[in-house]
Amino acid sequence: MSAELVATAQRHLAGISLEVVSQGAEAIVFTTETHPYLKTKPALVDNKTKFIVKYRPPKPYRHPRLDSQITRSRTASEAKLLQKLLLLGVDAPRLLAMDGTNGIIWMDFVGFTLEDGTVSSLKNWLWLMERRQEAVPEDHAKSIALGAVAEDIMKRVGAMVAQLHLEGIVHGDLTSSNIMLKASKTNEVERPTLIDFGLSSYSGLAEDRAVDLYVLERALTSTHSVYAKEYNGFLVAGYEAAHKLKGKLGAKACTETLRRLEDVRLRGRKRSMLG
Ligand SMILES: Nc1ncnc2c1ncn2[C@@H]1O[C@H](COP(=O)(O)OP(=O)(O)OP(=O)(O)O)[C@@H](O)[C@H]1O
Repeated sequence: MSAELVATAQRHLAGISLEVVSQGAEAIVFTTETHPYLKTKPALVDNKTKFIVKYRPPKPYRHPRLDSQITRSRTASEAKLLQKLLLLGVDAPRLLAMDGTNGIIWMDFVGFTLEDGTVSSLKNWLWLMERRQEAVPEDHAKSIALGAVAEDIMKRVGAMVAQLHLEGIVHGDLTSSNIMLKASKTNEVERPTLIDFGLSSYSGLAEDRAVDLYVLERALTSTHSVYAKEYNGFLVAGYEAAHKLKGKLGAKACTETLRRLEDVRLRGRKRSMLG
């Protein structure tokens, strides 16, 4: 973690207490209890007010003028997309504020703390479910119940991705870490929510939609190898069901995407065989 980059972010956000959540290739993500402009504290997560600040630091290897243009444009495009998703009713964090010049976006914190202390990404939640499942091998009824919960969530994830695709948007980095689960008031998992739209774009191409699905499929295979086949099956089932609700056009788009997914998988297999 670069202390210097954190200090730069802190300079842009003077007087605001920031806690680092992650440092990725593109951005440093912080949580804060301070809302960018409201005096009241409305967004409660785990009984605490929490917001996300995503900061894209300058890249020293780029020409400063070009760098500032790229930062401004990526920040604005992610912010615009969050705003668009809100209007479309796709589950994603609500945009609160944006400072394009300094590469800063504020948004709602989504998710909650799971009982093992991890954040409720789909990845962490599935791991938790798997551990629970493995802890009750002889309890058939319990095992079936856990399986049903995972099936329901994976189908909802499929339906959520379908909703995004039906709006002509591809996520661009669909992994099980970029899907968070929100909790109901009783802390039961209620629904999945997408995050990280830094690589998202508008596309009407079946190829782009198929790559989105393939990236998620691969992420599930590498992080949940034992159950990945089932998860991926539920994912596609949810994806198909959501398309069918949109009539003939939806069904056609879905068939095209899934056909293309077969090609993308084949290309992926060939590539891994060739090393
Ligand atoms: N709105 C949010 N609510 C809760 N947690 C979030 C939110 N946005 C980001 N995070 C957390 O911060 C992490 C990194 O966020 P994000 O993926 O947007 O940044 P990134 O720099 O693009 O990361 P990477 O390069 O690893 O993909 C997420 O995995 C998640 O744990």
